Parts: sequence; structure tokens; C-alpha cells
Amino acid sequence: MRTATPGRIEIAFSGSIASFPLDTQFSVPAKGVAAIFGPPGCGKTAVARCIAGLEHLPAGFCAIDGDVWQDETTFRPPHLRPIGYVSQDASLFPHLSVRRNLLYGAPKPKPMPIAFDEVVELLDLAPLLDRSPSHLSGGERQRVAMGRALLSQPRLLVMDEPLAALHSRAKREILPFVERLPEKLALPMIYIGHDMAEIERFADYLVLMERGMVTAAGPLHVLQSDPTLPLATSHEAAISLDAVVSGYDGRYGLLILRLKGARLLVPAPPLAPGVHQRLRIAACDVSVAREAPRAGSILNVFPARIRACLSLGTAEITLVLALGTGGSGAEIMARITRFSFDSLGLKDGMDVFAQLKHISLLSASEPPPQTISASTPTAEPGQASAAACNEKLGTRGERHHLKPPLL
Ligand SMILES: Nc1ncnc2c1ncn2[C@@H]1O[C@H](COP(=O)(O)OP(=O)(O)OP(=O)(O)O)[C@@H](O)[C@H]1O
Repeated sequence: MRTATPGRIEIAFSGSIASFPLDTQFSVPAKGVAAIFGPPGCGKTAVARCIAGLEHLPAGFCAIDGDVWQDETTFRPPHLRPIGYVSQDASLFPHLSVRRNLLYGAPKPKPMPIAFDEVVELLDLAPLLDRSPSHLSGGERQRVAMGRALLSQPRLLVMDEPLAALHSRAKREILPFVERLPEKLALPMIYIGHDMAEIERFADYLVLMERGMVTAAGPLHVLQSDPTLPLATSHEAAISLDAVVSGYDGRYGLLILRLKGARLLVPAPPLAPGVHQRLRIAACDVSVAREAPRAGSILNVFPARIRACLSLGTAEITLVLALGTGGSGAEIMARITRFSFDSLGLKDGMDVFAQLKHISLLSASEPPPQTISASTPTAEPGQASAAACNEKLGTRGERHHLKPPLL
């Protein structure tokens, strides 16, 4: 009999649901956000329904942080699974106020680990509490649905494309709330989506699905640059990395960020030292040079080692680059022409200089109190050149819950 591992979300379902074949196995940490990503119809919702116990594939295994919800001998019905489920359609009770929708299904004992007032503040629901669901916008309805799911005191929050039914403006409005949940709650989350631009903003782990099967699972940035997976060879190839704010150059309005193998300067408003800042570095915004540029306008230039060269049609190539001398730092990608590749004589394993023309700043998390440094180091803009690259600062990969958790 399979045993459950504390600290992991362990899923294995195989069989058919209404003649749709499902064969999914993955294990991700029971912390942060794991995104399930794949094209429409690949079975993402089917997996979510199996996790919730709404579908029963007999040959299944589902354990959340050591708690077995399904195995050979166990099948907990949906109402006995501590899961908060937010679907595309908010499914609010039309005859109840927002307040009563929020409290519907919330356990009565007090104090609740996830408190009503905290959820109202987290999702900015105070102005909506006495309204009827029929007087809410689509984005507001989804915020109420998230609040109701949280107040059921789940041990796992599953969000099944919660933004899919919203128009682009409503999506932009609600995304910061979605991003805030993992920062403020010590609650593992599974986020289902088919828009990588959303997932890149807040996911820590990625589960890739195709035609009912899981094709890969692991840390988001690792899968994004994996040469064997389609993300690295897509035209939108990008890497999401969590950097740590180390200072601010007020003269030039530049935020200083630490990343393994690099010290980045990005034009942005100031943030407190120690804040974790999610970055997006698109492959199309990175170029390479064989020698360190002597004079140029690009601030972020670092030694790097070519880890892989991937064809992108006939004219372009995506390079996977490991930053830092000897390639010991974070991996990013560069998209260059095949002409440049041949002209520069590039090849796998070669040491080059990576030039990062643009870095997008996504969500930022506040630091734990002990990481706030009294002295804010500032740097000359010129330091962000090749000379700054030998630093091996910061860690890559996992984000942390930086606020005292509500749970
Ligand atoms: N009740 C049902 N009866 C028959 N087929 C179904 C049923 N529900 C889902 N399917 C089929 O199962 C497959 C997987 O559906 P599922 O909704 O899990 O995909 P998905 O990846 O979540 O898609 P989307 O991103 O569009 O929501 C699809 O081919 C779908 O048509």
C-alpha cells in the first residue's frame, strides 16, 4: 500500500471519465502555488474534480500533506475533504447576501484559523458585504467565491481557471488579489489555467498536461527552461525568477536586486530591502556577446555559460544560459537569430556575456521582519556590468511565505 509523505501533494489518477482517458501522476510540495497548465480539453478540470472527490477513479491516490484522501481502501467523499474549490463560475447563492455567502459552510467554532475579518481585508470585500450577488461584477463575484472557499478552512485551495470567464480589465483587477493569497496564507494552492502570462506571476511549481497525461512537474523556472519541454521553444519563452531587493539607487531611480549569479538594476519605485520580487525575463529581451561590451546602454550584462541551443524554426535559436562565471547561477534564456549564432560561432558549453535589455517586475512580497536591513546598500549604475557578475547571492526557486500566516 502506498504511503503518504508529509509536506507533499501526491496525486495519481488513471482510468476514464465519461470515456476521456486520464493518466496523471505528480508530486509537488504542499506549500506555495502549483499551477496545472495545458491546452483546453487536456483534462485539468478532470484532475481537479478527482482531487475534490467529485469523480471517483478507483485506481487513484490522493494525499495532501500526509493526509490520505484516496487510496486502494479509502475514498473520502467530497464533503469530508478539507478543500476550498473556486471554479470559473463563482456559483454564489443568489438569495443570500455576500456576507451570508461568505459564511455559508464556514465551520462554527471560533476562533477560526482563517478569520472572517482577515479574509474580508485580504480580498477587499467590506464594501460588498451587504450586497446581493446579482449586484456584483464578475470580478467581485470571484473575490467572494475565493473568500467563501477560504472561510471553509481548507487544507488545500483549488482554483480552476477563476479568471477564465472575466474580460481583460476584470482580470487585471482581480489578479493582484490572487497573487496576494499565497503571500498571506500558509495554505497550499493548486491553480488551473491555460494562460502562462497569469501563471508566471505567482506559481512556484508547474504541472504540464497534455491529452489527459501529466508530461512534466517541477519548479516553474526549471520547467520553463527545460530544453526537452515545449515552453523553452515557444515564441513567448520566458523565465520567472524570485529576486531579493538589496537596495535602491535614488539618484537614478534604480532598484537593486540579487539573483544567484547576478546583481540586477531595474528602473522601478523603491522597495524595502529583503522584499522578494518576482521577475519575468523574456527570451526575446536577452542577447549574447562573445566579449564583455566596453560601452553600452544595457545595464544588466553578466557572464554566462550556454547550457543548450534550441532551434526555433529556421531563422531563430533559443539559448539556455546559466548566469555567473562558470554558469553557477540562475538560468535564463536568450532568443537570437541563427545568423548571429553562426556568425559568433556559438556552441553548447561556451562562455559568453548575457545582455538583459528588459526585465519585468511582477508581484512583490514583503520580507519577514528579520530580513529588513537597517543599512541599504546602494550601487553605482556602472557596477551592474560584467564586473558585478561574480556574486553568488540569493537563492533561486522557492518563494516563501513572508507574512505571519493566518493559519
Ligand atoms: N461530463 C462529461 N462527459 C463527457 N466528456 C466530458 C465531460 N466532462 C469533460 N469531458 C471531456 O473530458 C475532456 C477533459 O475535460 P476537462 O474539462 O477536464 O479539460 P480542461 O483541460 O479543464 O479544459 P478547459 O481548459 O477548456 O477547461 C474533454 O475532452 C472534455 O470534452
